[in-house]
Amino acid sequence: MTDELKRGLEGVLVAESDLSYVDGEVGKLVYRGYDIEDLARGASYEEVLYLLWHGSLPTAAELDAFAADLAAEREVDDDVIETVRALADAGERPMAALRTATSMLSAYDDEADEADDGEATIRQGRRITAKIPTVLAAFERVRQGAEPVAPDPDLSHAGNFLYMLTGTEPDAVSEETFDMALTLHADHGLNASTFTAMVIGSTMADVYSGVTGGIGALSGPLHGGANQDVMEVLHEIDASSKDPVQWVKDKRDGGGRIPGFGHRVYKVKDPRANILEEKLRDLADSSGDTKWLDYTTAIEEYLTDQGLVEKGIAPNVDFYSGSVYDSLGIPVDMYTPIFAMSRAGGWIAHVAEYQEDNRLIRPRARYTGPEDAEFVPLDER
Ligand SMILES: CC(=O)SCCNC(=O)CCNC(=O)[C@H](O)C(C)(C)COP(=O)(O)OP(=O)(O)OC[C@H]1O[C@@H](n2cnc3c(N)ncnc32)[C@H](O)[C@@H]1OP(=O)(O)O
Ligand SMILES: O=C([O-])CC(=O)C(=O)O
Repeated sequence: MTDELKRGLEGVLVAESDLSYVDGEVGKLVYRGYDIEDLARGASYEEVLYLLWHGSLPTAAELDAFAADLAAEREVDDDVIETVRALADAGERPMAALRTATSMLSAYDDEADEADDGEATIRQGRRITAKIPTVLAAFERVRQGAEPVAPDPDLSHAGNFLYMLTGTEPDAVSEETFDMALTLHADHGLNASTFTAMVIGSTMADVYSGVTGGIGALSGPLHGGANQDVMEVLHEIDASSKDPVQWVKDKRDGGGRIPGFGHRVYKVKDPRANILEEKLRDLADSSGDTKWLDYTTAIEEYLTDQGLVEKGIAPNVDFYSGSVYDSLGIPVDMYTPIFAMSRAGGWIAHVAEYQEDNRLIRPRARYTGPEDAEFVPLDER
């Protein structure tokens, strides 16, 4: 047993996985050997889910059957929708509403307390993955004073979500853009939320518990919550009419961190940030609205000049994603829930993979508290 302390578990190997690999030195991400760039440009989110959950890219026939099975699970019980309605009316944050609703979904899955192997986890995971967009879209519709829109099984996972959110079928560019974002966020090794789901899964708890825990972990500003923070910064800059570079200077002078920069594994720019930046550039070119692109690139250029990027604090996936979602008309506080909607696929894949050769995850802390404290009864203290 080693007594070496690894703060934040940095670099600690806890499992073997075939699912995804991150090379933080060169900025490379693969899912089961396939480069993220190829998948983002060439595969749908459904193909990526199949790849993660079943081990290989599907044939056309396999994909049709898989997508149909997934789409068939989109409906959510009325009780859950009513809870979502109550949470929206009470002004709950969307990420917290999603966490509550995901936990509640288990009550309507007869298999939920029987999961004791990877296959059961994937079966339940398929239902969770199919239902999360329905929950999220219903929440947003209620918040807007509109009625939830029922899912359309004939639309893709990405297209159906945008349809349920707006009540209108998305155009091809919006659907393709959103689908690409889902693919980019689907998996990323043992990040904090995936590890959370795995720890829960390692107790052989059901996968609803794991996904609920994953949502909680993802919500924090050091993790998935950063995509919302980046967009809030861009709005703050815009509202103050401040030069974006001045905003960053002030923030750094005050000792603050720049959201969307830095990563535990990447020491260079995140490959997903490159892909999203290029997508944002395309969208800005076609709309003529370059504001967010101008702000983000100005910030990145300034921090590069300041040597931050050279020190390994470079743009991560959250830096450009919000600007892309903005072009789709998605509200800022839905960005992290959308991340969860995609990452759920990865959480489920990792839980299922780990459970195939499960061992309870249980690290330890170095005890630094007092020793031999003399107990004094309550009435004598
Ligand atoms: C999907 C994702 O989860 S991607 C990450 C999303 N999170 C963010 O964008 C939030 C901003 N980024 C951060 O807070 C961090 O970079 C993290 C949490 C992502 C990674 O952190 P860690 O690997 O634990 O690095 P740590 O917190 O130890 O920071 C190392 C050094 O870099 C600095 N640093 C890290 N990120 C930033 C940043 N965004 N802005 C300015 N400085 C930073 C720290 O201040 C620290 O400097 P010091 O050594 O002089 O004290
Ligand atoms: O890997 C990490 O630490 C953070 C993460 O989830 C990602 O970058 O997608």
